[in-house]
Amino acid sequence: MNYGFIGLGNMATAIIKGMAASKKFDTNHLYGMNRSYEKTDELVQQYGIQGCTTIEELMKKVDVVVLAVKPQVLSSILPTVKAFLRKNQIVISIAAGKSLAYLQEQLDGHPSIFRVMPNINAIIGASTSCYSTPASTSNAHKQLIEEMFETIGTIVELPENLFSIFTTIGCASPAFTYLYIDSLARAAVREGMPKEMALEIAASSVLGSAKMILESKEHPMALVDQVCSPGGTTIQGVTSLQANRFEGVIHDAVMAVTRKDHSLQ
Ligand SMILES: NC(=O)C1=CN([C@@H]2O[C@H](COP(=O)(O)OP(=O)(O)OC[C@H]3O[C@@H](n4cnc5c(N)ncnc54)[C@H](O)[C@@H]3O)[C@@H](O)[C@H]2O)C=CC1
Ligand SMILES: O=C(O)[C@@H]1CCC=N1
Repeated sequence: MNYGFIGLGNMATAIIKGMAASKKFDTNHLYGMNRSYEKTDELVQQYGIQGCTTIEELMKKVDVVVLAVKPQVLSSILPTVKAFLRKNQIVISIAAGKSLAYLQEQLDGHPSIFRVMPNINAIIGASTSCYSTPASTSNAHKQLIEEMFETIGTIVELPENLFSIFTTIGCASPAFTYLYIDSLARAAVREGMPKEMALEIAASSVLGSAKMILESKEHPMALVDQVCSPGGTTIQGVTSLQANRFEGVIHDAVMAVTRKDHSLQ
């Protein structure tokens, strides 16, 4: 089975890295093409993938094609993808916002079109990904998607109506979390701690807190109460965050991302 990537930016590079590192995929069977050949050449040199210079060349060689260009670019490549699409080829789009219905319409109702939404933590094999398929999809196709994307982290199947909010809380949210960690560290710098040390402490504490939520099964607010000693220090910070609309600010950000995602359809 040959796998091809159109658009070799951050995400395709992360997926190729994960597939290349796993024992399940042979890089002789991974193909890539990018608008500028430099990026293709980097991946040829680094992972031993097969470089293509045109969509036509790639489409003729692969069984699975991953559309990994920006959503705004997708409509300009789909006519060429359609022109060379064979009946048994599998199309996977990772573009934000572009629905299965849109992709099916652009590709003349091609039967095997799927959406996957990974996140940037794929680069270190820690993506939280989801996928969505048309109702009639076979288990073999689902297994193929899961095997590909398990090489970069975890993946769950979701109904497509939850794709947009998944994109926000699963795939845009790493940017929020990086911002939060940097804010904690920057506050420590104000108190005299070196930035590098502060980042390591803040990131490690966020990692531990995330594990606590996943493993303890406690309600997050019960955990908040466990940190806040009566008359203690933490409650001062928690009430300060609440007075500054912490939850409201997060909701506003989530809604802003989700609105933009809807506008891409
Ligand atoms: N960056 C992220 O955290 C995530 C991105 N996505 C989705 O993944 C897709 C790719 O995103 P990134 O990798 O971040 O973008 P990127 O900008 O890093 O990569 C896109 C690549 O496509 C290439 N390209 C542009 N026009 C082309 C054309 N006509 N033919 C061939 N290649 C072309 C660009 O040169 C670039 O290398 C987007 O649709 C995005 O919505 C999904 C989940 C997370
Ligand atoms: O910002 C974006 O459009 C992409 C989609 C999810 C994460 N990054």
